[in-house]
This record gives sequence, structure tokens and C-alpha cells, in this order.
Amino acid sequence: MFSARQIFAQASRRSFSASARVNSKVTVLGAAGGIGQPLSLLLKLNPRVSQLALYDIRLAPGVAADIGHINTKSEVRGYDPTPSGLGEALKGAEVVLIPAGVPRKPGMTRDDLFNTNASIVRDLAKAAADHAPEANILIISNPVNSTVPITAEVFKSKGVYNPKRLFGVTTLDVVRASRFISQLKSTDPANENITVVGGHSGATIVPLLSQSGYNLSGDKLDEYVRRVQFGGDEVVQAKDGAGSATLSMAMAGARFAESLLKAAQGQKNVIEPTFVDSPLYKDQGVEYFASNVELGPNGVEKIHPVGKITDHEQKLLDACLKDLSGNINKGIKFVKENPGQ
Ligand SMILES: NC(=O)c1ccc[n+]([C@@H]2O[C@H](COP(=O)([O-])OP(=O)(O)OC[C@H]3O[C@@H](n4cnc5c(N)ncnc54)[C@H](O)[C@@H]3O)[C@@H](O)[C@H]2O)c1
Ligand SMILES: O=C(O)C[C@H](O)C(=O)O
Repeated sequence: MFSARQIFAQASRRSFSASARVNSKVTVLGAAGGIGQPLSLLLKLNPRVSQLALYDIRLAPGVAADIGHINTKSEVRGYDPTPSGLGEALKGAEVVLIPAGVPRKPGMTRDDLFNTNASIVRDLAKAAADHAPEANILIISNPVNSTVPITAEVFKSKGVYNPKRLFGVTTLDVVRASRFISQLKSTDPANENITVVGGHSGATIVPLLSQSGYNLSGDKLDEYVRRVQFGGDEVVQAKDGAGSATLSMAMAGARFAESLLKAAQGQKNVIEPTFVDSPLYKDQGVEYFASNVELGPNGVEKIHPVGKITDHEQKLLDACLKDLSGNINKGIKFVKENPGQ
């Protein structure tokens, strides 16, 4: 059994060229929350991270003091919610992860979080645009389908938008899709990598099982797709009012950050599905879309098309695109009508 640190260390040894740079500041905004704490812990175990800046409206210095005792090299600092605290946390960051905001309770959709989380993400995006305009921004706060466009609009309004450096984190959908098929087929989930495209809520989550050579049909296929699309609800219901997925999300967020750092530090062929400013369905009014994306030193290197899919998957994709454009436009409209201070 390997520890997370050994896994990261092994991956680093495998993938580093002699000249690779290992000097990355990573900032977490919302670091004291259900996701923020285990995510910060996993980042502390990652040897590619040299500085870890933890910011929250509460408790970040405490979390930083705790994590800072772990015997890995990176320096950890916690920042209080003062204007200079947020700015300092962001300054010089290469990667900024944003899990700040409220989670769902049973009976809520992710869109029900919009009223609270839209302004939280808008204001943090403003600070990131001012203090870390060249960082890779990883949005975890829901509804991701709207909070990514919100962040883009803020960066555009400040003249620093770079579509190659903004990512909605949809890794958890891939993690679930891979785990759930392994449960059905009794395979090793570590060897499964199911492509999931679209967005990050209900019908906008489209697993492309056929691309991994699986041909489930009928009720089995419907049940599988439903479980992937509503995996988040499974956790929300099980937590019974105490929040949504935190630990699996921390793992997924740490995996995506690791992929980005690996690619930034010179590794080739790093591909992760992520929700980005995408040309794939712009002609249908869908500005952002998750598909497999090759990562590199400039962030997005290449956006892969969806590829060959079955008629059933095409139907799922059609339903996805219909919902997605509404979610995206809602985010764009919010910033235009509520630019904040
Ligand atoms: N993308 C995904 O796959 C995915 C998965 C799980 C959860 N989420 C989303 O992540 C978000 C966080 O979930 P959680 O379970 O960690 O919630 P949580 O309530 O446990 O933690 C949120 C943290 O954000 C902080 N916060 C609130 N406003 C802030 C601000 N303005 N600046 C800095 N910090 C602020 C809070 O103090 C809290 O510590 C939710 O919106 C949830 O829906 C996304
Ligand atoms: O379901 C949620 O609200 C949280 C997250 O988006 C998830 O997929 O677990």
C-alpha cells in the first residue's frame, strides 16, 4: 500500500526531465472548508508544490499551522480575510484552486447555489485578476457550469482574460465514471479512464462508455449513466444535510492540479477532461464545454473533439448542450448586471 506522498514522489521521478522546474506556488481560496482542508493536505504532500497559500474567511491560519508541520519541503502560509491578506495569498501563484462557497443540501440542485456562490466567485475572481492575472485558475465552486463563465467575464472586464488558463474542475465525474464501471465489471478502477464530456450537473454530465470499449445497453446502461450524472446527489443524500462530496473532490482537485503542474514542468501528453472556453459547440451557442484537454506550459495546449460516439450518447449530448447554454448564459448575465465594486 503506497501513501499519497509515495505516489506523488513516484510520479514525479517517472516524469521529470533533468531540467524540469520545481518551484510552484499554489493558492487555495476556501482552504478551511470541507474540500479545502483535505485538498490542502494533498497539495502539501505533492513535491511539485514549493509554496502553499491558504486563504479563507475563517480559520485559514489554523489550517496552515496544522498542515505546515508535515515533513515535506513546501512552505505553508495561512491568510486572513483582509484585502492585503487575499492579495498576498494570490501574488506569484502559478495555480489557484477555488473551492469557496456553499455546498448543497438534499433536495437542492447545483443551480440553487447560484445566488450565494456567484458573488463569492465573482469577488475572488476579481482579486485573482488583480493579483495573479497569469495564474491557472481552477474553479471547483458550484454551479461550475456558471461559475467558470463568471470568472471569465471578470477577467475580461479587467483586460486579463486568457482562455488557456481557466478550468472548471470536472475530474470528479471521471473518477466516479471510472469507479462505477469497475464495480460493474469487477475491473481495477486504476486501469479505467472513462471520458466524460459536457458540464458538471445532472444531464450536462455525459459519460462516453463506448470509447472505452464497453457496450452496456438497456437498463444497465441507463442505471450507469444515471449514477454518473447524479453521483453528487448520492453523496448529498448520504450526508443528510451536512454537505456534499468533500474527500473524493479533494482527491479529484489534487489530481487535476498535479496534472497541470506536471504539464507546466515539461511533461508531455498530459490529458485531463476539464470545462474550458471551447470551440467545439460555439456554433450552437455553447461557449464552454468539458472534453479531454491536453495540458502544457501555457495551460490548455489542445482541446480534443468528442470523437466517435453511439446514437445513445449523441442523445445525451443533445440534452447536455440544451442545459449548458442556459447555465453559461446565466453566469455571463450575472456579471454584466452585477459587476460588483
Ligand atoms: N466541482 C466539483 O466537482 C465539486 C465537488 C464537490 C463540491 N463542489 C462545490 O465546492 C464548494 C465548496 O464545498 P465544501 O463542501 O468545501 O463547502 P464548505 O462549506 O465545507 O467550505 C466552503 C469554504 O468556503 C469558505 N468561503 C466562503 N466564502 C468565502 C470567500 N468569500 N472567500 C474565501 N472563502 C470563502 C467557507 O468559509 C468555507 O470554509 C461548493 O460550492 C460545492 O458545491 C464542487
Ligand atoms: O453534488 C454536489 O453538489 C457537489 C459536487 O458537484 C459533486 O459532484 O459531488
